[in-house]
Amino acid sequence: MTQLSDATLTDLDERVAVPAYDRSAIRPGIVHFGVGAFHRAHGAMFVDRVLGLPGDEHASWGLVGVGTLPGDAAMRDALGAQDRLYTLVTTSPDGEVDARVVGSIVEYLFAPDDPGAVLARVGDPSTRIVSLTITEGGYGVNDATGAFEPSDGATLADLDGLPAGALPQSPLGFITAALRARRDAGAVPFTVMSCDNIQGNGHVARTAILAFAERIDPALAAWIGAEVRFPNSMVDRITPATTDEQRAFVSERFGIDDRWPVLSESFEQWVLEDDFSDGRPPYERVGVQLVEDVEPYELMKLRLLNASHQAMSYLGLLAGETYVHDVCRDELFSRFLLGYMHEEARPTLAPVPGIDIDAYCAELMRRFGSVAIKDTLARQIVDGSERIPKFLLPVVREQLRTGGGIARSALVLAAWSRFIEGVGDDGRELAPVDRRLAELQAAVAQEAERPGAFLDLEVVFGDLGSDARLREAFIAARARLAAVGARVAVEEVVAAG
Ligand SMILES: NC(=O)c1ccc[n+]([C@@H]2O[C@H](COP(=O)([O-])OP(=O)(O)OC[C@H]3O[C@@H](n4cnc5c(N)ncnc54)[C@H](O)[C@@H]3O)[C@@H](O)[C@H]2O)c1
Ligand SMILES: O=P(O)(O)OC[C@@H](O)[C@@H](O)[C@H](O)[C@H](O)CO
Repeated sequence: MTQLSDATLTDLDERVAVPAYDRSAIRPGIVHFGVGAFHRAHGAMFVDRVLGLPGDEHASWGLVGVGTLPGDAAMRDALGAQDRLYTLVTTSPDGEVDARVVGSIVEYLFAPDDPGAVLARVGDPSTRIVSLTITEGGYGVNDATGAFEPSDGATLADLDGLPAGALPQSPLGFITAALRARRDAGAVPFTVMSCDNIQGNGHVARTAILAFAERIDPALAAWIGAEVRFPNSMVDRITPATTDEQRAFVSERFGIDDRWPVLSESFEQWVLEDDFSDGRPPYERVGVQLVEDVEPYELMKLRLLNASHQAMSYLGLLAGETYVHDVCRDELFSRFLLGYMHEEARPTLAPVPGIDIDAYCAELMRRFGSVAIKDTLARQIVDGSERIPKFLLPVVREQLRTGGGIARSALVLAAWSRFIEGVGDDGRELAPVDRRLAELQAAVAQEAERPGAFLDLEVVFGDLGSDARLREAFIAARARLAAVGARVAVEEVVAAG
């Protein structure tokens, strides 16, 4: 067994690819907030490829990871023990396995240890891009209104503390304070590049940063608005959280003692707007698609892939399932999901340059059905109140507008409301995890007296909740779920076509 470190890279099993560049020569150029599973399977992997390109000119694109939440101490400790290296194992739907050690993260800073060091790093002129995977909730932008309404403690503390000279705690705080320092020094600003699953993720990041800056220094907000670029992107690679079983797999199969490997699917996609304030790595040479307008790609992905994850998860969990692949290999659920994709989501999409949507949907079903990924339904629905409005409700809204079908989406919303009640069809206890759980439970508790009351939760549904057609479909779907359970309710919707 080989403990992962710079010194042992040459000792690793020959099936494992290792960085083909001198890591000691790599200088930081990108700061990334939110070094979780996804960034390590996607953004950091693409930078690893850039660093491996021939020529010395790419060596200034090394990554500095930053964690701001208490839970990120575990990533500090894991990466710190192995020279910031980790193993990325990918598996194709056919079971083909590939393993590589990624070396692009050259420094990791845990902000609570030394916020001054994080601010200095983000503010340093060598930082040309600040990228983010801080989850949908990390931006504090209300889905229904588009307004900046942060509720997390660190962002609120920064809004109070920064004008008084306190050091930042939150990503928005660090970025804004570092941009202030850049402006004051007359320096070029960095690009802010969101890689979260949010429609218009660049726009949302811009809204959040501008509104944040406006509250502490309106002139700074104006400067950021004029000078800083916020490219939108569509990112895709299914990456579940690492389990102990996967750690054991990496050590048994490849002989690597890695505290925190990442296992993901082999599929990868990154469509990115070519809009940067201070240069970018040659992403186009390592598999990233650079475009002028990412919107058609992101709508396709969010409404077909992410919304399908929502569609399968509440119904699957009510029906007693645990894994994505089990639901998607079940013929009934598979027909339901393909029905959702083709009949409800697809009519809301514009043509996507270079993509055959039929083939895309078929490939999605193969990806979802991949047993090796062992993705859980539970992962898809953490903070469903953040996901449903971003992934599924835009489809419902558009279908209502055009008179299109909503039967499957309404069943999913009804299943979500039943899931919030916490009891599966077989009587098993279910455990919803949601930052708005109390509000969701209070809304669903009124259903008995006032069917459709769940849809009145404005923070989730906005004005959609008052749509008569949606209310009727939702109430009927909830009644069927209560009467016959998820599986039969799905069967009925599938049979109705
Ligand atoms: N996992 C995937 O399959 C996948 C694929 C595409 C996109 N994404 C995007 O990446 C995001 C992260 O996914 P992941 O799998 O890496 O999750 P993860 O839980 O492994 O990591 C999330 C990271 O974000 C940080 N974070 C969360 N909330 C934050 C906040 N309010 N402020 C600051 N930091 C915060 C956490 O500390 C952690 O470092 C997703 O929410 C999604 O938008 C994930
Ligand atoms: O990551 P989230 O929480 O936005 O959504 C859960 C999944 O749908 C998502 O992680 C997908 O696996 C991912 O978007 C695939 O690229």
